[in-house]
Amino acid sequence: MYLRFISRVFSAMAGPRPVVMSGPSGAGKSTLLKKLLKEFDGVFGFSVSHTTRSPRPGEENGKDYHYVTREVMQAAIAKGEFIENAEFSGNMYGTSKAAVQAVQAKNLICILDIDMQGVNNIKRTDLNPIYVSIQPPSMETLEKRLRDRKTESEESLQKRLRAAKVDMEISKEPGLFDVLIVNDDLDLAYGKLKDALLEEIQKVRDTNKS
Ligand SMILES: Nc1ncnc2c1ncn2[C@@H]1O[C@H](COP(=O)(O)OP(=O)(O)OP(=O)(O)O)[C@@H](O)[C@H]1O
Ligand SMILES: Nc1nc2c(ncn2[C@@H]2O[C@H](COP(=O)(O)O)[C@@H](O)[C@H]2O)c(=O)[nH]1
Repeated sequence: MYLRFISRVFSAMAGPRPVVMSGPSGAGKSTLLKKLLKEFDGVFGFSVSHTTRSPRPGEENGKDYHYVTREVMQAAIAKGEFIENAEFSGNMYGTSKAAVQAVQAKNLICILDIDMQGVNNIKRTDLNPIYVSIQPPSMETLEKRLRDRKTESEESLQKRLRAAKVDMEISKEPGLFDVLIVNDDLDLAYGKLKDALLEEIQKVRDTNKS
């Protein structure tokens, strides 16, 4: 009884486990996590990454990403300000310590949207997240979604498709992800994502009630 009480106190002090969402570009990570952030306001918080790519129409600096130059990003990495960073499709991406701390300071479940290199690097840290892989139903569907999104040049699209093939193979590795969701029907995929995170969602709600 006493041990269970102590363990609950320590787990509340450590805060909720972060969630890493990964998967090929175009699989639907942002679509799913935006639904989660909207439905569970005050439960999840997004870790705003840094990138050297240009903002897309509708994206906001400081909300979707921190848009920086390669020089600024390299200097910040050299100063040890990043938990992980990667080169993807010709641009740099990275999760700063400050981005994660900003979410955790509010006792929210921190969501990281990162590529496979990021997953491997986070595995070497003590962040202890729940690893979720979002996969497309097929390469054909993925290509159609990326083309229909109209955000990529042909060159960038081809780079992303090449990375997707590798990602789809690696993500089958047993134990790499805690949950693997095929995002075919959006509502079904979202339901599976919520089910996978229900325990953590409940913990945050319980902590915030008391
Ligand atoms: N289940 C789905 N059915 C049909 N279209 C979808 C589905 N999920 C997402 N999409 C669409 O596919 C496109 C890619 O989705 P999204 O931008 O969320 O992918 P992503 O994994 O976040 O990509 P990136 O890694 O490049 O940011 C978007 O235009 C989105 O509206
Ligand atoms: N390793 C990291 N990967 C990241 C980070 N932020 C985003 N990403 C991944 O990059 C690709 C492309 O994203 P896009 O917004 O240009 O389409 C995608 O797979 C993201 O998951 C990060 O901080 N670190």
